[in-house]
Amino acid sequence: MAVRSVRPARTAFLKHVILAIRRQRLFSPGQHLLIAVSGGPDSTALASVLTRLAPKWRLRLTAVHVNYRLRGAESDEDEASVISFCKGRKLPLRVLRLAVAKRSGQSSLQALAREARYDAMKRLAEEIEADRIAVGHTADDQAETMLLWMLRGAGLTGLAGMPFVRDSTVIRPLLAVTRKQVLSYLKQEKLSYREDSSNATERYKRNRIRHELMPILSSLSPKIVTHLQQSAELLREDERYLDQVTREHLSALVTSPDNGGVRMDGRAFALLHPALQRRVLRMVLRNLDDIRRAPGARVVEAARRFVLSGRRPVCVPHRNVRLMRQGHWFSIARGTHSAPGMLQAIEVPVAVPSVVAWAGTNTQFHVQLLSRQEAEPFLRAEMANRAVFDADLVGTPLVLRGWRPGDRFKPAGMKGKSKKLQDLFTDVKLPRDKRTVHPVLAAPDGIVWIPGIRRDERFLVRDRSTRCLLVTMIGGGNEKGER
Ligand SMILES: Nc1ncnc2c1ncn2[C@@H]1O[C@H](COP(=O)(O)OP(=O)(O)OP(=O)(O)O)[C@@H](O)[C@H]1O
Repeated sequence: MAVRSVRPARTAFLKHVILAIRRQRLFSPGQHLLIAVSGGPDSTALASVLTRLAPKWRLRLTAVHVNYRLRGAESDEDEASVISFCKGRKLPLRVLRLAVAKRSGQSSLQALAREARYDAMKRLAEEIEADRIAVGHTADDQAETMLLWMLRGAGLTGLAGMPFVRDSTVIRPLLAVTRKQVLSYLKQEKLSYREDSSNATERYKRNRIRHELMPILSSLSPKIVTHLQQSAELLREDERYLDQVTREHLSALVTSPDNGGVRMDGRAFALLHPALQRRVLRMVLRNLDDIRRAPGARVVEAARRFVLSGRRPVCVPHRNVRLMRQGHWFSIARGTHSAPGMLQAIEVPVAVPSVVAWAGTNTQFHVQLLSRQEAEPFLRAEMANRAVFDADLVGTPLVLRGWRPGDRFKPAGMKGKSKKLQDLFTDVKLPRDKRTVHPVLAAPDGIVWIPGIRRDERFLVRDRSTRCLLVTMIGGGNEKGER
């Protein structure tokens, strides 16, 4: 019996990935890549491949893992497995803890989690000056995504699937290889990975497509995954062209920006082909959306019907968009602002450098454990958005949370007993609506820091401190400086 070496298969896999990187110009030698590692097979293979390419391409790599703690201990095991994978490869890792809570009227928890993840990863990339964020989607993910969209009745935009590059930042180097190829690469490399046991509706549908529909389609067309990926590429080309045409029409229709939205001539709009009318509206609605999620076909159709025939203002069920008519003019703007999925108490990991996002004030907290010597420069130049504490006095769990009635605090540099947080907020004139979303860093023995406002006396670094916790707030907060 012929013995087949594993090397040709591995080489073929790497060749496919490198070809996609070159053809699609995913990154260039010398760039800094942030690799999103969930611990699953795809991103584990991605991290492994990029680590292999790094020396020759002179790449700088940083891994990022997001832990939402949506699956309890299992989420922590995923985090531990990514930490150990990165340690073994000397790959610098940032762990992000994100908490997402669904509110009525919002999209699914999975969709919120994904949005929060991309948002946090983009901010991290900016902070560490990474040129690209690499994610592990494969050709199978592409095929499943297209079929999911097809089931929802999507048009061309949905069927064009996921691009190799999104918003010139997110890259998908594995999009041209199949899951089978990824699994055989992992086997050859003896790399272990984590299986996601989540059974949420979206994942459930995807799993049924993966395990029931795809085998049927493969029996009819063995290369269905590749065919779908190739169709997606062709459709995306069409999509790019139509986008350009739509943008040209849009700029001719829109007269003046109106309250963050647009004002359009309804008579000129009515003369467009219905296909173009839908595209114009989709583009406007998408641009109004912070997350730039494509509105569904029903939403676009409701908006189109209003513009062509409606009288009264309507609220479109897409991120609270409001349509108003004045004569033959109509305006599309955001309705009342809805807060993002609010974060409740989030545990802050202290063992590894980590980032925790606080949606309330659109802020991120970077946490790092330092020796006394390493902390010295930060102690000498303390700033409102940065604080250093004695890590042993702080202890664990360290939590980021909102203000709670009854919270007390002992402000550094202020004589006397502890103070009610409520009174401190009044002293520093923090408006009432801001108090509910302002973050509070709390240890088991009390509040450590009210970022941008005051540090607590009890947790500050002393002469005998050896381990220090450096916490830096990025974005939002109080620009004026600590009082
Ligand atoms: N918790 C996470 N932390 C960091 N990156 C993530 C996380 N979840 C997903 N990603 C990134 O997004 C990509 C797609 O996510 P999705 O949940 O669809 O994963 P998947 O196809 O099951 O991939 P994987 O096998 O890597 O989990 C992943 O390959 C990974 O790069």
